[in-house]
Amino acid sequence: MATMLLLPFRTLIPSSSSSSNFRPAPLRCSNDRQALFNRIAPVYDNLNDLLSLGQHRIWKRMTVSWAGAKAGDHVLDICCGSGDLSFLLSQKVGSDGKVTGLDFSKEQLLVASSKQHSKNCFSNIEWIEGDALDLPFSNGSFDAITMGYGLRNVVDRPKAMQEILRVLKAGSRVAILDFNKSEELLTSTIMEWMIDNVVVPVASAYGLSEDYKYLKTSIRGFLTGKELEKLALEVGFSSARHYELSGGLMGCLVAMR
Ligand SMILES: C/C(=C\Cc1cc(O)c2ccccc2c1O)CCC[C@H](C)CCC[C@H](C)CCCC(C)C
Ligand SMILES: C[S@@+](CC[C@H](N)C(=O)[O-])C[C@H]1O[C@@H](n2cnc3c(N)ncnc32)[C@H](O)[C@@H]1O
Repeated sequence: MATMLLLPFRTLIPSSSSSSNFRPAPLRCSNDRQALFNRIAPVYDNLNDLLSLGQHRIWKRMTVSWAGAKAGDHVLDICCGSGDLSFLLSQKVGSDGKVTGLDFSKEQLLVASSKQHSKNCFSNIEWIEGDALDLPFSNGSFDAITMGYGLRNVVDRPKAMQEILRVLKAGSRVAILDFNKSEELLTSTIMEWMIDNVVVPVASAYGLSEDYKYLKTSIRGFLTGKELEKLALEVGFSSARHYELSGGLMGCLVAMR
């Protein structure tokens, strides 16, 4: 008899038969990205700390502040990965609040869940295996939303923004942290040099050079800050501002419903 694997998270990815309007994302891209983040999950946190000299934790704290989460809120961390932003949100909303961390990578969610139990706190976090492009939540469910290094990685960015708008309460904010596709040639040159000459060589020590090479192509294919603001307003957000961080290497889009 097959043993049931009890996973520490709920799986809410609709099967194609479960909803008539479920349009599977381009399988090739979506599955490739899911596989990439499953593959890098064991070293993801450590490489982020090493390669950003711990700076990513500052960028994430700023993101949570911009999202405006407060005590007692019900908040969502989309593309939560190993849970960094979810843990910061958990501290913000406290024991009366609730954090939902959603990701489509089982391996990333297993890391997040194991971190939660090792810290024996953060009991107000629920992990859900789901798709950012088809969020399994009702309209107007959340008081604040974060999305860290996720928008660049989804295969349909307007759809992701539409879903965020749908599940966000009126007057509430989303804070979307990611690499900045800089319009300054010097900044983009420095970024690409760092990826080629530091990030990828370090990742190659773990057999993950191809996975980290994806960073450069994905940043080149991302939207600039101005384009992100335009997308948010086109989707229906009432306001949108993109803030550059660390000399323009990173950026955070803050939009209000
Ligand atoms: C937390 C960070 C990146 C998360 C991340 C996002 C992705 O889309 C990936 C895709 C594929 C593989 C890995 C990732 C991934 O880790 C940002 C910090 C970690 C970066 C890997 C390091 C980037 C270094 C910058 C180019 C320069 C940093 C300068 C700093 C001020 C020292
Ligand atoms: C770079 S990681 C970011 C993790 C975390 N937010 C952080 O800040 O470190 C990107 C995450 O997005 C997830 N992801 C990408 N596309 C997704 C989608 N369509 N639905 C859900 N998760 C997705 C990946 O599985 C991965 O865990």
